[in-house]
Amino acid sequence: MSRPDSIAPIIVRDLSMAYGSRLIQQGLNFEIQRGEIFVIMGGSGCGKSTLLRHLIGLQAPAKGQVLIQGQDFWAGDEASRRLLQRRFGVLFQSGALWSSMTLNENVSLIIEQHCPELKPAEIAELAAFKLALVGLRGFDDYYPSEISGGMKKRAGLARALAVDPQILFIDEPSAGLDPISSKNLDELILALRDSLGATVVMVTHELPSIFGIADRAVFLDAKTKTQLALGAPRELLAHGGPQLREFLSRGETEMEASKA
Ligand SMILES: Nc1ncnc2c1ncn2[C@@H]1O[C@H](COP(=O)(O)OP(=O)(O)OP(=O)(O)O)[C@@H](O)[C@H]1O
Repeated sequence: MSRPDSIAPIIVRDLSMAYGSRLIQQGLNFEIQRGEIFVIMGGSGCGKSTLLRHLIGLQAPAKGQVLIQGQDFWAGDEASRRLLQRRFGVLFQSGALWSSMTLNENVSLIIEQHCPELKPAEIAELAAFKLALVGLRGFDDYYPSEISGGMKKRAGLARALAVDPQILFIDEPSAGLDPISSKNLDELILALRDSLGATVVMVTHELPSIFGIADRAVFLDAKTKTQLALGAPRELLAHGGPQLREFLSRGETEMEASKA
């Protein structure tokens, strides 16, 4: 038997996704390796968010499997699914912060749920540490309404990191951010991956993020309803088919992407 740490943290095997009788994608096959930054990309409506929902066990496959560290979400009961979900952190597009709580309380709430044995002072200290990790040292007592969009994303990231996840899922990190905040967030995600050794799975269509920090990416196509390519973004740009090249060389980032 292979050792647990030799198994890819995420394996997608012959996955079909559907809403009722409406097929969204089929025949998806890929593995995400430990410590890699993996991007799910593709045009609007191709099924990126739907795939993310499958990877975090919120939606059951119409066919095929999603294995997290070798375990199938849907082979067990609700309780075993929840245990699996504890191994990862999720940053949704909205950041999902509670507006009536300070940043420290927002992070503390998650730590408290996962580690009920800790004392309140220990929880608050740990929450302050997580905020410092994302560059928000000293902002513990601020409310979400008092900070910028970029800082909200960072606080959301601190929440996702609250439970020392082995895998971090991030949905459209750049949504609603200006290019500089977006670049800073990308750099933070890269630094966190390097320091924590976590595996990062990101949904994004932002070329600077894709070329700046992704090790590999999967490209979903809405028309054929399947993955058209899998690989390092630069390789895909150089050797992918016309749809892929068109997607990866949009707008003003075209020059930047191919030259960097
Ligand atoms: N709950 C739902 N019920 C039925 N159809 C849905 C549901 N959610 C999404 N869809 C449809 O599934 C398809 C894929 O949606 P999804 O949100 O996964 O795409 P996406 O690639 O993330 O899109 P975008 O880039 O625009 O966010 C779309 O056609 C969408 O209309």
